[in-house]
Amino acid sequence: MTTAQTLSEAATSRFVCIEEGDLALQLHYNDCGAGAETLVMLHGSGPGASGWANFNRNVEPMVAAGYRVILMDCPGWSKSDPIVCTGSRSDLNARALKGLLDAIGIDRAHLIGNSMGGHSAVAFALANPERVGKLVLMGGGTGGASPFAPMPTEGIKLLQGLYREPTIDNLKKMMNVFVYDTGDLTEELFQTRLDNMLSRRDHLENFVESLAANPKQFPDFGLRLAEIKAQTLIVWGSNDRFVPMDTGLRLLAGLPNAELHVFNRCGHWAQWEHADRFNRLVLDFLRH
Ligand SMILES: O=C(O)/C=C/C(=O)/C=C/C=C(\O)C(=O)O
Repeated sequence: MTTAQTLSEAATSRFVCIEEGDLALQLHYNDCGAGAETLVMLHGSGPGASGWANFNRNVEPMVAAGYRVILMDCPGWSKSDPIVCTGSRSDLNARALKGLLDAIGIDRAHLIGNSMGGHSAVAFALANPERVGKLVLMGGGTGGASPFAPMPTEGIKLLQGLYREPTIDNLKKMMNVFVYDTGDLTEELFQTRLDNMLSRRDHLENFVESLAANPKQFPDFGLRLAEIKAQTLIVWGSNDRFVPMDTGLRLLAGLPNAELHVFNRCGHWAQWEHADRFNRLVLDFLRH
């Protein structure tokens, strides 16, 4: 069997049941490769997002470097169970990740978080510091507002509008702001993303309901960043129109053991837009 076959979404697709309060939640995740060290990749909050959709350009190089890679679909996304979040979604995702790691017997992992995934990785590190190796935060992490850009940003407004009216035109409007170079956005990618979205209208409706119940789904961790001792690589796109790069500077100032890498000509999806360079950057960071 070729690497591509063993590393397909279908071949690595797994489910686990966790407890969230009095809820029994089924989580979907992809379990890729094998190794002494585990990398968990946490996706962003866009409609139709999933671990695989966010990180499919990053899995193979990490597996080839000898890591076990876990892509968790957060509650409320993709093939994981639906949920309405009236509190902190960052902390909900962090509890779900703890439940997943406990269920599959992983004591400690490096975390790679994209946007909401970055906020969730910080929440997990604050609640479970002993279980975190290194942190990679892309386009997210503080959960807080930009002190400079009008909030909500144009990208977040398009994202929320897409949840309310999930059409191909609204998806294209969001994705065209999402990345810097739209040349890679193929009709196939749009269609796959639209199919993912429309296959789980419960997730779309629940996200809108969650926002109505608590517009601040991602609390600002700015005042607690000093508690995080994990070595952290912060990665941002200079042209990020969803979560502005200046919030990355807040992370750099607040985290005691962090460094920042900015990709020029890059939007909100650094790990996808500059995948090869991103993968080399992360592998070098993890090794040293
Ligand atoms: O509002 C925030 O702070 C976070 C926004 C996101 O997490 C947006 C991310 C979107 C994706 O990753 C996507 O694939 O649509």
